[in-house]
Amino acid sequence: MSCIAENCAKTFGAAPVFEKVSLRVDPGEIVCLMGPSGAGKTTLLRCLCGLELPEKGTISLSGTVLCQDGRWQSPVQYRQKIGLVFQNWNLFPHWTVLQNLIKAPVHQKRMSAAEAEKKARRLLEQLNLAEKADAYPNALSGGQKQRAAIARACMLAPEILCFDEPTSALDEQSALEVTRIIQSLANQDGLGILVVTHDEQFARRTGTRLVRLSELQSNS
Ligand SMILES: Nc1ncnc2c1ncn2[C@@H]1O[C@H](COP(=O)(O)OP(=O)(O)OP(=O)(O)O)[C@@H](O)[C@H]1O
Repeated sequence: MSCIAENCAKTFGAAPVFEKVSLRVDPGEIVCLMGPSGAGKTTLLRCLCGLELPEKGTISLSGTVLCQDGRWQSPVQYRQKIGLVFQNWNLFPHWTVLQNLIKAPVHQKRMSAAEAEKKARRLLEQLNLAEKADAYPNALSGGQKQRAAIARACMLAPEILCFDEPTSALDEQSALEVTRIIQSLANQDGLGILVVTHDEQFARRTGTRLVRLSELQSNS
C-alpha cells in the first residue's frame, strides 16, 4: 500500500530537474513536500502520478511498478491506485459537479451509472457539497471547487492521493477546511497523502511529515 520512488532522475531537454530522488508515502501519513520555486516538486509529483516518465529510477505502489529506468511497466494498473487534485482543479466547465464525478468511473467501465451516482452523492454529502451537485463549476467558490476536485479524485478509491498547491487559491477558512478533509482521508480512510505546498503554516498543521526536495536527493 506504499508508494515508493527510488533513485529517480528527471531531465527536460538538457536540464536535469532532479537526480537520485527517493520518497516513500505510507498509508495514513500526510507528507508535505516543500522547497524553493523551480526545484522540481511538481515534476516529482507528476512522475509519481504517472504523468511524466523519469529517465532513471523505479516508482511503484503496493507492488505495481509504474516505471523502471525510463520504461513504463504497468502504468494503467498503477494509475488506478493513485489520484491527483490539480492546482487549478481541472473541473470540466461544461459538466455539472455530479457529472464531473461520475463520467470517468462510468466511461472507464469501472462502475455502473447508478453505482457511480450513489457513490458521488455520498462523497458530495461527506464534503458538504450535496446542494451543489447540479451546479456548474463556474458557479462554485474556490473552496467548493477544491472540494469537488477532491470528491472526483476519491471516486476511483485511490490508495494514494496527491495535491499540488491545494491552498494557493483559497482563503484561510477554506484552507482550514482542506486540512480537515485531508486529515480525515488519512486518518479515517487510511489513504497516503502527498501534498506539494509553499504554505508553511498549512504544512505544519496538516502534515505528519514535512520533507524538502533537497533532502530526498542521495549524494552517493
Ligand atoms: N514540461 C516541461 N518542459 C520543460 N521544462 C519543464 C517542464 N515542466 C517543468 N519544467 C522545468 O522544470 C523545473 C522544475 O519545475 P517544477 O514546476 O517541477 O518546480 P516546482 O518546484 O514545482 O516549482 P514551483 O514551486 O514554482 O511550482 C523548472 O525549471 C521548470 O521550468
